[in-house]
Amino acid sequence: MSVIPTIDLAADSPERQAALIKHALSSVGFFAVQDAGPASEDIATVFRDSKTFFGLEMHEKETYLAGRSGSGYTKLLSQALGEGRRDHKETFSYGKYCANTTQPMPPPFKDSAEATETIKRFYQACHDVSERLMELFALALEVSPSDLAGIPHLLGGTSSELTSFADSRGLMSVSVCCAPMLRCDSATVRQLDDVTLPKEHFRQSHSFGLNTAMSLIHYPRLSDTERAEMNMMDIRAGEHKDWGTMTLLFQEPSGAPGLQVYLPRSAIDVSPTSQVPLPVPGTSRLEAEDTWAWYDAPVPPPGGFLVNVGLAMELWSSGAYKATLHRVIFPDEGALGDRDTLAFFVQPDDDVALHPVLPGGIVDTSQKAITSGELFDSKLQESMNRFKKETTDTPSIRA
Ligand SMILES: O=C(O)CCC(=O)C(=O)O
Ligand SMILES: [Fe+2]
Repeated sequence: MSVIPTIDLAADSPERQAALIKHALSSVGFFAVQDAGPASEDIATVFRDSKTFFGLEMHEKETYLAGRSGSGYTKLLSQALGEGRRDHKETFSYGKYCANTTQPMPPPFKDSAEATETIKRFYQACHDVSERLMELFALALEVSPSDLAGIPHLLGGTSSELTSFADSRGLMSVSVCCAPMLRCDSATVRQLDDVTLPKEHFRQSHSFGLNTAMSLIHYPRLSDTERAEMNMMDIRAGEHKDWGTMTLLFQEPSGAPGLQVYLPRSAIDVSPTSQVPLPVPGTSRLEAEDTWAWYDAPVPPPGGFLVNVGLAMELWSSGAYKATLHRVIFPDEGALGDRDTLAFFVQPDDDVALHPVLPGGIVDTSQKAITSGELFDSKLQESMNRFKKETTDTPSIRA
């Protein structure tokens, strides 16, 4: 069993999806999605085309080098998502990519109408499913945390189990906060239009193709010499939290695994893959008595993908949704294969003030809130400062 639950957007009711999302995001900060988003064939084609791009001669890839914005090609070892080490990966980012983008497209995308159409379709499908998820994020915020206490046991359960769980906790008569979950299968509970937070609340702050960026990521296998010289500091992507609303992450089922999430034992109920002696500073969930450890993230079956929230959403949800630390490690000896991933970084428009939504769906506008653009710039500056400690090259970093 994985620490990361799966949500079936095709089969579960919206209310059950919201309840499961609430549980996932308030505990592990990640969930897997099945049967929604881009078509499996399009995902496979974009992976194939991504490999073709990374297989080009370096001088050709360098034609598309990324500038400060991060859009374009970033070479191996020129990013540092975590502290004190550089990432063994190369990326190509379509920053602000949309149908009207002026960003030069590299081969094979520029050479073939099929490749161009496929990546556009892929982008559009990611955007569409992210809009659907943002509506569920708004709906799910109104599910009261105290009413989720029994959900872990119900993650694989049926709607009737969920309803009897609600019955057993006397939830039929409780406040509007519980309405989305309670509506699962019962006609006797409150209507969803009782909820306070409009479902568009998060979605409407993301203009199509404006701040959201898509990255093709390639983690090459190590040569024998590199392997011999590998040390504890080597990593494919250093530990970090993403910065935006959410990230959709596509992994190849046949590729090398390696994604791990850092969690307290209290958030999950399976054994960790490795123990880490000290909690990582800067996380909001430090609990002295809790044991934190790295856990393997799953690679969903073809067509599936992972979703995790970033710091903007953590702030926006007043901490209800957790931005979880994660990293990509080299897999065990003997399995040092390539890893290719596709990441769709959903980012609110720059001028959006991230006023926290309080429990019950009330937006707290009583204080000045940081804007999405300010948060992004401060994280970018932080990474650039961190990177300068490692190298004098110009970094191009986003998470
Ligand atoms: O490629 C992966 O598996 C994870 C990448 C990631 O977390 C990121 O780029 O923010
Ligand atoms: Fe990440």
